Amino acid sequence: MTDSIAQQQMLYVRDEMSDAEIAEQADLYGPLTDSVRELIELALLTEVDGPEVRAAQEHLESAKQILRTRVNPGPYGVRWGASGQKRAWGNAAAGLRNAIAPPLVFNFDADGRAWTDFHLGSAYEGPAGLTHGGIAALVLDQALGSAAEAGGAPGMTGTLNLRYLRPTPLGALHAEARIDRVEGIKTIVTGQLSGPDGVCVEAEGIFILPRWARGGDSAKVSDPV
Ligand SMILES: CCCCC/C=C\C/C=C\C/C=C\C/C=C\CCCC(=O)SCCNC(=O)CCNC(=O)[C@H](O)C(C)(C)COP(=O)(O)OP(=O)(O)OC[C@H]1O[C@@H](n2cnc3c(N)ncnc32)[C@H](O)[C@@H]1OP(=O)(O)O
Repeated sequence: MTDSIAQQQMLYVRDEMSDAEIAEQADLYGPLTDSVRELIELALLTEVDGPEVRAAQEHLESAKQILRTRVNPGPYGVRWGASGQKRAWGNAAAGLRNAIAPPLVFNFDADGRAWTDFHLGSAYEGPAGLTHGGIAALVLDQALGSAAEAGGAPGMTGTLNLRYLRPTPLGALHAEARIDRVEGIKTIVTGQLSGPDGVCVEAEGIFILPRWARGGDSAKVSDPV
């Protein structure tokens, strides 16, 4: 096994945290993340005068000084508590502690559909007034990957094909995905990203269970989902 694969595996951790401790952490860090997310939008759109900008920045420097007194060297990784509750809190699309995540919160239907209603603000702009195409890809990668995982056939994105049908607005959006078929260690998933006028982006992905997680290769975490 190469060092980089060993490093990946080490970031999948069972830390035995109780559900109550997890809820306490979510209550503590969730509002901090929301506040930073709002700050990103304010930094982009504020039109206050120079002295106010500089005063606000000084406050931010003080906040940073408090937070940096004890810091996990990172990245956050994926952690499971004692009951098996998963925390992918660093995830760029859905992480509870990641302020750059929209964040996406998924629902799962009994028929295998994963879906999310979410909002993209001005920080996700690509073409003027529209969602950046890379952000649409981020959302769909996460939606398709989540459907694969929820269907018991998780994997790393091997291939992701996208067809941008119409411009994706900013604002209220919907994404959904479902498993099309499972072929051994490969899960083929399809999905869409939609705005108020209909489907904007269609996606098909192949998700592949990496070699190290297939068993027989000393997978560190044996019961991840
Ligand atoms: C124990 C912990 C759980 C482990 C679960 C692991 C991952 C799950 C991760 C997340 C799931 C959770 C939630 C989902 C959330 C988010 C989704 C976003 C996920 C990502 O953001 S993820 C980052 C981007 N992603 C990468 O960074 C991948 C880099 N890459 C690799 O890590 C390898 O490249 C890999 C693993 C893809 C394949 O490597 P490998 O060694 O396992 O492949 P191998 O040679 O054995 O081939 C086996 C069969 O797959 C075919 N095949 C190979 N490569 C293919 C490809 N690219 N496309 C289509 N088919 C392919 C072959 O043709 C053969 O097919 P056949 O058997 O039919 O001949």
